[in-house]
Amino acid sequence: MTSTPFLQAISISKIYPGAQNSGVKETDVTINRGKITAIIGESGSGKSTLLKLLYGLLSPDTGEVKFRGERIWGPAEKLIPGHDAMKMVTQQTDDLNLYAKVWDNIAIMLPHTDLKAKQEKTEKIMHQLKMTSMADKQVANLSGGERQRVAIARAIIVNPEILLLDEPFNQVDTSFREGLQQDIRQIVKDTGLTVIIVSHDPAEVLSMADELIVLKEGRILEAGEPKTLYQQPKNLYTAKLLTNCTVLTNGEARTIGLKTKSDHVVIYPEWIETTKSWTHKDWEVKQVLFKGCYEDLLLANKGITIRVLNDQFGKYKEGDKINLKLNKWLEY
Ligand SMILES: Nc1ncnc2c1ncn2[C@@H]1O[C@H](COP(=O)(O)OP(=O)(O)OP(=O)(O)O)[C@@H](O)[C@H]1O
Repeated sequence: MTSTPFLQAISISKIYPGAQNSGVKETDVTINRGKITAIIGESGSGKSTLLKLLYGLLSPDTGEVKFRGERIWGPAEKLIPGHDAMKMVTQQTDDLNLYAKVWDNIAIMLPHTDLKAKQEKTEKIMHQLKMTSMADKQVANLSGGERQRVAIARAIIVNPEILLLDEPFNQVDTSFREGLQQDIRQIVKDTGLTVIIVSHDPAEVLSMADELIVLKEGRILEAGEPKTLYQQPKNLYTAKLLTNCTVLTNGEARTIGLKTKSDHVVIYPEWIETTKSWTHKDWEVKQVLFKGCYEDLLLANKGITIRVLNDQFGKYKEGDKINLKLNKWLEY
């Protein structure tokens, strides 16, 4: 017996009028319950369109979206599109009441019938998202990132089964961002919430998601677990999305001694060993970029530049002649 998929899009497409290469081309998507699925792709690849189709905010030109086997109606068929079990948070936080306190903005999402439950639940969500100190602040006085956190709390407090997030952390600064990602992961673990997130940030999707969907020009190029997609991407496009790697043409790869028949060779910065001690010192250190817990070295040889991750601080300086060994590379 096959079980009904949790959320499923069947042959959905949406081409915006007058813009032939826009939107999403016929696509099937299955979203698993209690998992975080991240939709990634370059700008304009259709990420937001796909999210809106899954949510029911856009009506598909073809196909349908089903939640637990039940059709999600779009705006063409239903006054308030979507499904009650879903909540979406976007970069816009327009629906916040600027003149009310953070607490009230969150508590108002709950019914006014059981005040004790309302109080306890609001406290709990504010605690879970580490927002307790913001409770009495007026939303008008909050930063963009703080408002995004309020919007996320408002969405989660009503216990949706699916939370859809469209670049929800883009205004949250790095230190809070990681904390918020961990908090959401914890909520997913504790409650079985299903999250679908659109993000540009490779570090975010790799650490947060259980499943990645890679979109290119409105179509799914590949999908899978972050670790697999990172280590063995089937496409050059995916590798470039997930890491700041070096991409060499066949000619360039041959110039530095790689015997390959493929059009492209991809080298991740952590797959390269460097040393000053081997006899051939063909590579010149062009730049040393301090990145906090590591350095980025830009090395040049015969007009080819390679990016290398180095955790031996101060070992190399600009102008040094060194050698390198490639431990792994991918061919496309
Ligand atoms: N309302 C619209 N009318 C016409 N074209 C649109 C409309 N909305 C989006 N598009 C086009 O459809 C394509 C996909 O847009 P979408 O916003 O889904 O991409 P995205 O991957 O989310 O992009 P970004 O990362 O830049 O937000 C783009 O080429 C975009 O220009």
